[in-house]
Amino acid sequence: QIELKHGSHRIGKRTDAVMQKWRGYGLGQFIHWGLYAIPGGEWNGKQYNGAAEWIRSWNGIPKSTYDSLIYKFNPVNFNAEEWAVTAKQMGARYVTITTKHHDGFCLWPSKYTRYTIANSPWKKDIMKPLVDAYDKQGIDVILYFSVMDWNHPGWRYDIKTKEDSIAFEGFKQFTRNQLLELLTLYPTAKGLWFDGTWDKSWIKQAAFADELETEMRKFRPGLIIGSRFRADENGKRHFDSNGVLMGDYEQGWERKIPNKIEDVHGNDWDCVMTVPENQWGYNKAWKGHIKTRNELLEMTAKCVSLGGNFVLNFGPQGDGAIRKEEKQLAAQIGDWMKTNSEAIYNCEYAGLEKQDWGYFTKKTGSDKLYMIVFNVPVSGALKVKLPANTSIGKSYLLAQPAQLLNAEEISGTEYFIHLKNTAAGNPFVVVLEPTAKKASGNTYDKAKT
Ligand SMILES: Cc1ccc([C@@H]2N[C@@H](C)[C@@H](O)[C@H]2O)cc1
Repeated sequence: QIELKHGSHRIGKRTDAVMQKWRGYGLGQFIHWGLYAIPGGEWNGKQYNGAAEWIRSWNGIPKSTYDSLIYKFNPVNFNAEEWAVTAKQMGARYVTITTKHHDGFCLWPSKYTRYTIANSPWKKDIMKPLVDAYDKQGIDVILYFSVMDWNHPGWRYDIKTKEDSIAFEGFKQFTRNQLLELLTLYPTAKGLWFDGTWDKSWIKQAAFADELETEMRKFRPGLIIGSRFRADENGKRHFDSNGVLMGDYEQGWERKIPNKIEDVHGNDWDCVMTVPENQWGYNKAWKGHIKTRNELLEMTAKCVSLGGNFVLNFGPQGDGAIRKEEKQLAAQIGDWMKTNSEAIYNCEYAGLEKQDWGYFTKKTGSDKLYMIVFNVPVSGALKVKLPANTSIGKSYLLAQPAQLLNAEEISGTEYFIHLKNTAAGNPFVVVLEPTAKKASGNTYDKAKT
């Protein structure tokens, strides 16, 4: 154990109601929207090869030209209600929205900089209608905030000179002011999702960031902050110098999903995922692999089966409309969730051996098990291994609970669930209601070798 002043301040998961609700969300939506949605990954007919929200870093556009996009931001088709209803139909239970991305453009009328929506043709606050619309749909709001701010004169990638440190002191106060401003203006927000915290300049602010995190938690009791906000005094991020998780959940699963329960180290976590390979902001020309509904459902099931949540990103267009591909995906996912969300919401890691047909989840606070099936075996029989003292009370398709399935006991702990119909065109859910197992007294279970 290394003596730490600015390491993690908690061992183990939070047990309060706000975090317990977060733990059970299952499915969320990410929204990346800002000036970068106007060029949409293209400038003067040339494509930017990186992620569209990073187009300012491309030498294909002068920085000042990008920065003057503020004078073009007038999303006449923006409709907060429509976005929130789309998310509701998808079955999202929380949403993370970019208040300010790396370019420093604020979607709220911050008083600490001129580079905000208030000085765009649109003029009006974007965040308030969004927070209200999602709250109305019963979808909890998390505010994304990039510490790295390319627009602010005090931003530095590292602190090398006296001038740097004076400039960065001003930047730190600006950051604190904006965060307290966001918490004041949008009091129903349940958390802050930090990004842009990997540069040396911020990593060197262990004490400041630790004090700021404490101040924000006091300002908004129950506030949820992930592991990406701050580093400990040794520069350790996400996990402190003793390997203990910083913040309330692991925030490293960006565009990647853990493979086994050991990978999540007993922590809360969520995976944030793009529909194309790597585009968060709107990109006119989606290139490469675009994930399908079934892939995204499998990612959702896999995340929940390993105790996490899956957060799918939407990148609305510069005019404020959500692109048709994302609307279609939201509807397709929502259609499946209508029948099957019981296996996703308020579920957790079931503790059973992974099988090839798909993923187990377990209803939190109950013994009910769900088998989310993506790969029907040619035998039509789904293998299940249960703990020794458990057997299968009954099993049935979630979509047809009256039709019991035959659960054949193979040995003391193994069963085959025999499907009646193996021509499944869609992922489906089998429910297992386990019961305590009477001692079988069968002494020949284990072969003598
Ligand atoms: C290398 C890299 C830096 C920043 C990111 C940002 N994090 C995502 C959540 C998006 O905001 C992306 O711009 C992604 C990759």
